[in-house]
Amino acid sequence: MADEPIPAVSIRGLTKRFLSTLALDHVDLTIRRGEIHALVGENGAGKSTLIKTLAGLYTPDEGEIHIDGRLVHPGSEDLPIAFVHQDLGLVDELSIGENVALVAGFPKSGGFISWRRVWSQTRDIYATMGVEPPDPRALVGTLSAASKAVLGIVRALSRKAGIVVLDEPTASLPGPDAEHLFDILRRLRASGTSILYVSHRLNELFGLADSVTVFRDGRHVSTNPIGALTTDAIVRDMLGRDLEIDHRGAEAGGGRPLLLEVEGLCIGEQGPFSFTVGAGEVLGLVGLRGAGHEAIGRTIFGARRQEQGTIRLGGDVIPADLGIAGRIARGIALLAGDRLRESAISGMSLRENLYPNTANVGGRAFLPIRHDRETAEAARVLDRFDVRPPDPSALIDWLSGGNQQKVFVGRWLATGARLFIMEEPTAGVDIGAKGVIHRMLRDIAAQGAGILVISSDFEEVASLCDRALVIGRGAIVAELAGSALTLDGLIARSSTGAEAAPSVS
Ligand SMILES: Nc1ncnc2c1ncn2[C@@H]1O[C@H](COP(=O)(O)OP(=O)(O)OP(=O)(O)O)[C@@H](O)[C@H]1O
Repeated sequence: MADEPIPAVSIRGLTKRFLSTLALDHVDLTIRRGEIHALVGENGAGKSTLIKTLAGLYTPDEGEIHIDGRLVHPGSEDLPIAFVHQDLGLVDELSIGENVALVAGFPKSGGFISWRRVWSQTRDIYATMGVEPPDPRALVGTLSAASKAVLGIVRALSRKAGIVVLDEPTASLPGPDAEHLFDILRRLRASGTSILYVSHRLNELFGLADSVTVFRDGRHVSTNPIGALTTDAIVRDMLGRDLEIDHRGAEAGGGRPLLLEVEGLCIGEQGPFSFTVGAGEVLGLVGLRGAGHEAIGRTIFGARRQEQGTIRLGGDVIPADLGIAGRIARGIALLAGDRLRESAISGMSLRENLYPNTANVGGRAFLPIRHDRETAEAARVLDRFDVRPPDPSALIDWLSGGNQQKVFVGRWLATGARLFIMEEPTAGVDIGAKGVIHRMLRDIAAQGAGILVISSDFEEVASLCDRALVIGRGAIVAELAGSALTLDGLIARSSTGAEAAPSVS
């Protein structure tokens, strides 16, 4: 049709194979100018492969990419696309201004870097985006997750690209902080920028995206305007079936024997925190950035120094100076939120990642490793968690982010611990797998373990936990349980308790 405007991006028949995996199978995708186009799909659907192909990191086996009507070859030419990858690629040891300059360029004066202009360039870029600029001299390592996400976006946009691709920018952002990002994206759209937005949080697409494309197993399944969609319809396309809703056990509240007792715990300026977790209970600790909830889990695990207060597990006091190994031996497990840095054993197989310690599969340390037994057990865990590929000999590095997360959760559940501290257990995990992980956590709790979910995903806490404590300004500001534990309740209590006006800058 002659009058049809030329799309910003037109992808036709894109195909990418990795050995036996067909990660993209002749997919088509059209992104119009000035639209927010959401791309969703289960873990392993091919979303990241598409983004990495656009970024020129992978060369497609077949297919064509047109930008503004022109056939392009990513990787061999500079394209007007800005990428915000899941791993934001920021350098913690450098200042905000230097991180911006790594992408935007270091302004020079008389052949030397002009630091005055490095700082003012950063302030200007933030201001154009309508975001209150932080001190450009501050080290990135001191920023919260939300501020880093904003910086990642601000920095990418400093290239003034007409197309922006964001890969799960809200995976570890609390709802109110994510809203600030959405404002930035809406402003960009209004200025004519086209946005490809990958997310597993389907609810956030309503009110943000204009159209939604669903991939399944490397194939394009559907593209629809958001107005024609419901969450259920998106999920049906993603899974190829209806979702089994995993309802939380009704028996919230008391009557359980105490498993964990925390009394007067102080961490730096934060605290004192006092609370309990019953055997069989799933307790959520939620909060906005800087609220201190993550530090509590890390202190119980021994990864942070326990300065004051008492921690009891099963009635026994855990000595304050007991290290991580001693705490693991007593039955405390921690799933770290930063899974790539703290959980993955790169270059090793799924079996080795599941069983880094042979004692986990009914063996004893120092006995020869029983590969056959581990392989059989690993295959069972991979199958139970619907990990793709379910092959114990596959390298962890080959798996999509969400499938890696399922392996790490499986690893800890296999240790037979009594208390599981789970930081953001389903960040980056698709909605089908989220249900599987939640069910596994509930099963483990039903067998008498206690679960402490440290999360900024309020929806997850509302649906998974029996009870939740809202942490704000270094103290417990609210406790919600049973029918009072709802998404709205959590948002209301956290925004009044933690930071009166949450800000991302
Ligand atoms: N470098 C690689 N080597 C081998 N296989 C790969 C590689 N990268 C991706 N794959 C495989 O390609 C498929 C698509 O993966 P991709 O990372 O694109 O999925 P995704 O939709 O981004 O998933 P997630 O939501 O979990 O991030 C998966 O089966 C994955 O295991």
